[in-house]
Amino acid sequence: MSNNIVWHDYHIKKLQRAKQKKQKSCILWFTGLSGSGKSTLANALEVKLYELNFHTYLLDGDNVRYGLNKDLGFDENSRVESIRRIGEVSKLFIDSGIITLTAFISPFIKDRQMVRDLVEENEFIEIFVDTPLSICEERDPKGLYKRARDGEIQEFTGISSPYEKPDNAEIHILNAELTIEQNIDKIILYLKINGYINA
Ligand SMILES: Nc1ncnc2c1ncn2[C@@H]1O[C@H](COP(=O)(O)OS(=O)(=O)O)[C@@H](OP(=O)(O)O)[C@H]1O
Ligand SMILES: Nc1ncnc2c1ncn2[C@@H]1O[C@H](COP(=O)(O)OP(=O)(O)O)[C@@H](O)[C@H]1O
Repeated sequence: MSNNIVWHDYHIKKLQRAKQKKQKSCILWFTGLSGSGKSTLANALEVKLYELNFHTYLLDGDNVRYGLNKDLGFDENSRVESIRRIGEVSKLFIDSGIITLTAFISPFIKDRQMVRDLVEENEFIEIFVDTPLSICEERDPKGLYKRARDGEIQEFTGISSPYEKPDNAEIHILNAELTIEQNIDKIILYLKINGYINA
């Protein structure tokens, strides 16, 4: 890294930006298998927060791979680089005072920990969308599990590439057992109890 780079402090700080929006900025980091329900939950939560007048932005795996991450595949190095970029982008959103939602498989514990370490304590809220592989495979909305089983897609998470479950996620969602509405209520309650949004 170059030594000729000097950090400039901004006059307006993160806390001022967040206070103006009447919220505490954070990353709501959804992690789970393909088809576990990350995008559905993150979208439904963003709608709810929008209706409550909070300021949010959603970064979703598939969509980010159309732009920022269009040069990356699904080999281990690419997945690590993808999460590094998302972590840095999320940190910028936190600095802007926004409640950021991310929906990436993010299969590796050390990469999720890397993002946690990138931001301040209490700014990283890990949400484990815990849906058994058998149910994800049954849902298979994009037909990807079938293609992975048929050997058409290599290194598919859960089939031919690992998914490392979180040990201590702040929020544990049993998405095969509860409805989307019940799960959203659980996350909203967490945000209220912990002072991210007004009760
Ligand atoms: N090999 C392989 N493994 C897993 N997923 C694959 C693969 N190839 C394509 N897809 C599609 O890409 C979506 C996951 O992208 P992510 O950026 O979230 O994955 S990761 O965090 O880099 O593991 C994932 O979307 P979701 O189903 O929404 O999770 C898949 O639709
Ligand atoms: N709580 C739930 N109950 C029933 N079906 C769900 C639930 N959550 C998500 N789904 C369904 O599961 C499928 C996969 O959800 P999706 O959000 O695309 O997962 P991911 O983003 O993790 O790949 C979708 O068809 C969605 O409608």
